[in-house]
Amino acid sequence: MGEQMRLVVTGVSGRMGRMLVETIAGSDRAVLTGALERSGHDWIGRDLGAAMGGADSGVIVSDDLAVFADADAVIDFTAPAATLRFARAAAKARVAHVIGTTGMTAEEIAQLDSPARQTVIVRAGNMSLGVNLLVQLTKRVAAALDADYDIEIIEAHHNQKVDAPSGTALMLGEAAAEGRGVTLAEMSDRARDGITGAREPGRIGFTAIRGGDIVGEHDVMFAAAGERIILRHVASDRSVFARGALKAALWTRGKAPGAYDMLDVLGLSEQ
Ligand SMILES: NC(=O)C1=CN([C@@H]2O[C@H](COP(=O)(O)OP(=O)(O)OC[C@H]3O[C@@H](n4cnc5c(N)ncnc54)[C@H](OP(=O)(O)O)[C@@H]3O)[C@@H](O)[C@H]2O)C=CC1
Ligand SMILES: O=C(O)C1=N[C@H](C(=O)O)C[C@H](O)C1
Repeated sequence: MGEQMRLVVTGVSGRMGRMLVETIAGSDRAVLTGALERSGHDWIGRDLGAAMGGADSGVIVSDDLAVFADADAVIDFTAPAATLRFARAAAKARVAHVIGTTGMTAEEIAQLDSPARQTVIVRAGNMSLGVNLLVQLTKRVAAALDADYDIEIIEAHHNQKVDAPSGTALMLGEAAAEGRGVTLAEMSDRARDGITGAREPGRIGFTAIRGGDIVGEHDVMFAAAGERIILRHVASDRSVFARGALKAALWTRGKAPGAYDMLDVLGLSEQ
């Protein structure tokens, strides 16, 4: 076994933050060396293990990005503004940055170009193996079918999710658009209300359901006269995202600076 990868987790008290801490604790290939939370959070200054309701872990929760200096990679599932700040700091410290945060605008994503020239950035709206396979399947099916097949993407998430459509739905929409040889920005249909008129041919529609504790469900529907094809992914446990993020962090070792995604990590880019 090689040297353990030294990892920092941001937003450590969040749903994904906690899941990442547990996933890293279960790995013999990585060790948690830093845990970040927002300034003023009541976990700051406390031992992470105790704050999570267990035994002391030796890692103190901090709001100081100086912890990056002692790490190999940062795993970040927080919010767009925070992620941009972490990206600048990770680039300065030359540590890899694994980004799961969704809801970033095109302008915010473009702000990652400069940090990606200095360090490795892996960003994906969904880190699970299943969804990344679904992305490739969606591209293939969209390429095989003509525009008589209306493409609709339906996603469902828990009632605390703040962004819509989900990052995954947008990944699937991009894949469908690519397969069909169009651009999502021109063809997406994201809001229907009132007298909308008949569906415009060629559009890629999005529907977002929010309720209860749904972890994450995505359907890509290809609907034509007389038949429908539905590709579906259901995440029933957040550990699938955390395992993917850890895989991505381990993968960054020795890679040249640049912007990568989970298809690169999983070796699915050329399929
Ligand atoms: N790519 C993927 O595979 C997945 C992506 N996600 C995405 O990850 C993100 C987080 O999801 P989830 O864990 O459910 O959300 P939570 O709200 O549970 O957690 C977010 C964490 O980030 C912290 N945070 C927010 N803003 C800042 C800031 N400015 N500085 C420091 N910390 C900050 C929050 O702190 P506070 O509570 O104080 O605001 C909180 O601890 C979302 O964008 C979600 O869509 C989620 C699952 C999978
Ligand atoms: O916020 C979530 O929970 C999730 N967010 C990601 C997204 O926006 O697609 C991934 C997953 O579906 C869970």
